Amino acid sequence: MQIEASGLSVERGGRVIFAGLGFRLGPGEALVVKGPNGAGKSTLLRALAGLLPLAAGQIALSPETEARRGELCHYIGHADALKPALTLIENLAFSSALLGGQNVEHAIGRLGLAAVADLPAAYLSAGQKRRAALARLVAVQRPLWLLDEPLTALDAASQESVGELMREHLAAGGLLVAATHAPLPVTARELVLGRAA
Ligand SMILES: Nc1ncnc2c1ncn2[C@@H]1O[C@H](COP(=O)(O)OP(=O)(O)OP(=O)(O)O)[C@@H](O)[C@H]1O
Repeated sequence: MQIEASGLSVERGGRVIFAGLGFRLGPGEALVVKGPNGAGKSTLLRALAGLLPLAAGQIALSPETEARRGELCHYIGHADALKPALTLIENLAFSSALLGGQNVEHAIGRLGLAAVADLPAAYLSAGQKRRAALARLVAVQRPLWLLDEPLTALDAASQESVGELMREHLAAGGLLVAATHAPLPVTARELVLGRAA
């Protein structure tokens, strides 16, 4: 799959957050979105996921498919999207069923969460919650990963595990766009957004 974005402009609260932005990613390619707080990194990811409307520009996926963009991507934002009263495995089983995946136990294992799978999500540490959110990447196969600060709260070993997942995804022809202030453990092109007004 390939994604091409051109002339992207997004407005929020009546303000232009960015304009004239574009990039192209082919199979196995990654893009790191950088820039200061408020520059529009999360806004760009949400627009790519189809969660924010474009004021101008186009986002094209090829080859063309019947599937909508939201069905081809994983968007993992700042919030970990876990129900606190459900156990980790219940949370993942729910999101996996919703998104059409099946590999819940495998995903929990890959993210090193087996020991806490039966704990309510409310009891998980910040890094465990982040890993639980990222486990969806494994539970449900999707070609385009849109990740907002994926390494936040992760210790060195977990960062390495997530780096390995990213490299496997790219080696399999997947695409990755990540907003991050920290170095990403994969080879990636850079898109630097300007200073916030
Ligand atoms: N719901 C909203 N309504 C209006 N403006 C918003 C809204 N959400 C964000 N913004 C504004 O959009 C701009 C870009 O925010 P965004 O969250 O995309 O920045 P960012 O580059 O991801 O920042 P950070 O590095 O702090 O995560 C900011 O000026 C912010 O105040």
